[in-house]
Amino acid sequence: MTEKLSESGRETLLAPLYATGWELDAEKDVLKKTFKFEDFTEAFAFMTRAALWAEKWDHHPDWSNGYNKVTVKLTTHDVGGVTALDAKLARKMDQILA
Ligand SMILES: C[C@H](O)[C@H](O)[C@H]1CNC2=NC(N)=NC(=O)C2=N1
Repeated sequence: MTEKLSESGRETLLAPLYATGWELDAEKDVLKKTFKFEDFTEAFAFMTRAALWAEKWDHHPDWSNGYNKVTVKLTTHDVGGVTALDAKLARKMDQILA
């Protein structure tokens, strides 16, 4: 069963994400990042690639797209907070752009 990250788990798994622009909404326990692209098609292509990983891992973002921006929020609804699954999907989203 996936569990909310412990303090040490957060230091290990979330610190690298903060370095790439992810932020933690501590009150809601949600990871958030806004990605900016050249245009809408680039933004949508990113969402398409990320969606395939989300479906493969059965772990899905709460996200919105406005023209060339994609705002992503990651949390694990089943446990009401950030888990290793959220960190994994966040890393993958960053990797898609690398
Ligand atoms: C039934 C299905 O496996 C669950 O609802 C999965 C789907 N995707 C999910 N995504 C996220 N972000 N959190 C969840 O708890 C979650 N649960």
